[in-house]
Amino acid sequence: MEFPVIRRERQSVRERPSTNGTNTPNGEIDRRPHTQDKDLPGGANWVVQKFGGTSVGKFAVKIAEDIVLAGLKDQRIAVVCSARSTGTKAEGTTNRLLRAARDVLAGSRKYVDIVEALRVDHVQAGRDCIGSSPKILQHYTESVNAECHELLKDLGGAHQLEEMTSGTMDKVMSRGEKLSCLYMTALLQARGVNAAYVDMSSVITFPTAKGLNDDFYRHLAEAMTDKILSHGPDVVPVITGYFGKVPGGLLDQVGRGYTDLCAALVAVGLQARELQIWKEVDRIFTADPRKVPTARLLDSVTPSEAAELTFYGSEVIHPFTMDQVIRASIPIRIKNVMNPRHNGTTIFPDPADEAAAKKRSGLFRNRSVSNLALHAPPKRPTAVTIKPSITVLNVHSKRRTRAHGFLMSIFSILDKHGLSVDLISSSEVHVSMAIHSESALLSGQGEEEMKIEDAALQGAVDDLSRWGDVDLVPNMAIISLVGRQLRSMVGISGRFFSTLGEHGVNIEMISQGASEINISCVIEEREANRALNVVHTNLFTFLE
Ligand SMILES: Nc1ncnc2c1ncn2[C@@H]1O[C@H](COP(=O)(O)OP(=O)(O)O)[C@@H](O)[C@H]1O
Ligand SMILES: N[C@@H](CC(=O)OP(=O)(O)O)C(=O)O
Repeated sequence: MEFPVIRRERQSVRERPSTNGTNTPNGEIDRRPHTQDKDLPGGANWVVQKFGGTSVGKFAVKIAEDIVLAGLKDQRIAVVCSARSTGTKAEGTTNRLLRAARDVLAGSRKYVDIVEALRVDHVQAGRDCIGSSPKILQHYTESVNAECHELLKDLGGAHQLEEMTSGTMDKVMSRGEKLSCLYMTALLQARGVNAAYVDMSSVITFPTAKGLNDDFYRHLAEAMTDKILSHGPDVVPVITGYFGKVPGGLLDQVGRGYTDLCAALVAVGLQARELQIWKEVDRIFTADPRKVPTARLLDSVTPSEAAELTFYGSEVIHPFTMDQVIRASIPIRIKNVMNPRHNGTTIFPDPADEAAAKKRSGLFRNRSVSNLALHAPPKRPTAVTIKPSITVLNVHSKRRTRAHGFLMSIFSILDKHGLSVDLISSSEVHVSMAIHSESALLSGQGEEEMKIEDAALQGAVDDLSRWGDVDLVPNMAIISLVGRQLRSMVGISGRFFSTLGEHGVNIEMISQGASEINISCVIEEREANRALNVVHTNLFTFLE
């Protein structure tokens, strides 16, 4: 991939040494000495490495030895960690903490067992990997015990008050990243690295009245940088990906995967050479490699493709991350902890997209000229993805023509109950909306026995019933075709839908055209994996 020259006063991305100082973006080994730029924070050439929860949970020693320690030869490294997951993310520390908080709300004391299990798990992980350094291990174990003690106190307090504010929820969640970073710090120290634990949970001390706007992010990046640099010139900071008292709550305002955003802000603040997001998979694929054995690796994707993929079920990177880093011209690289020497997938804007954006001067767009002419001949979609756990909510208006304000009322009702819509499709008197939820919204099997379990959904259904007949279709999934070239692939929608139809996959609703780079539809969840493979086989391979 050709990278544009990104900053006059600094090296172009192409010229910069890459991951661990071993490979350049072109693949050749780069052993040039690295210049120290005195104007950069810390006077050094920083790379920010963010490690996902499953990576820290399963490959901590590899991260410490083969990635951080090995990489320190050529560059300064700032490590950002998410909470550990030793199996899947669904069973990981963050999910267990959120379950503990929900148990408190339900009046149960199961949270005590959850905290104890987390404590034992982290202490044992330390014994397994830090055992040869008794002093470091002892300090680590004491810190884990202290964190878990505080966690129990917070949960116990909420249990007594029978209240769980978004602030307490965030605080509970923050323990996951704290435990993970204490572990990673100890692991690095035991291998001779001058690592320092950097807790970002109280980094927000500046006024935040205006919410999560550019000013807020700028202040936050500066505050994070100050905190990191206060640990001294030669340390390897190990930074909690949790970053504190965001107005409105981190979970509500930023959502899961917030550690990517933390890493992005650290990269912006330190003016890093590169932001690396390390995962358990070999880069980004054309489809989830766990579900589609023939999925192929992608060398690069654009920020919008990465955002669409993440939103629609393929966890690539938190969508808020890109804006910050791309604006600062810092390249993002998705890398695999099991294959550190590989270049990974880069996330960088497509120069053709940028040129097209520049050409569009105003409100109007003539698609056939601006897009078709500017783009290379049609090629292939970039990836296909599935978002499970979808319920479709249908509202059929009682009136024969759409009353003024029909859609507005529907959206205000959803807003009142805190429900957000992933896909929408509407006709004159009918609206279908796809709603995603990690926890079950409905229970029961047959149409007769089913009932709503979620208070927000129940409230919304009651209010919406005033506008018309409401029905719910559970156990659905969204399948999305994503790609920057979709807009110039004449007939691609037809092929997508007919491929599904020819293989007997029933389509419940369709959304096309809202985003130029995404075509989505809702199908039954039990068909999701088959549909994914069918679409991948028919729309990706025959286009070779
Ligand atoms: N198109 C895709 N490319 C790569 N991974 C994908 C894709 N779609 C879904 N995935 C899944 O996303 C997950 C991301 O990697 P993982 O290391 O588990 O995340 P984290 O870093 O958050 O712990 C993997 O489980 C992988 O199977
Ligand atoms: N631990 C948090 C934040 C995060 O970023 O996770 P991960 O990097 O493992 O996707 C979560 O589970 O959402």
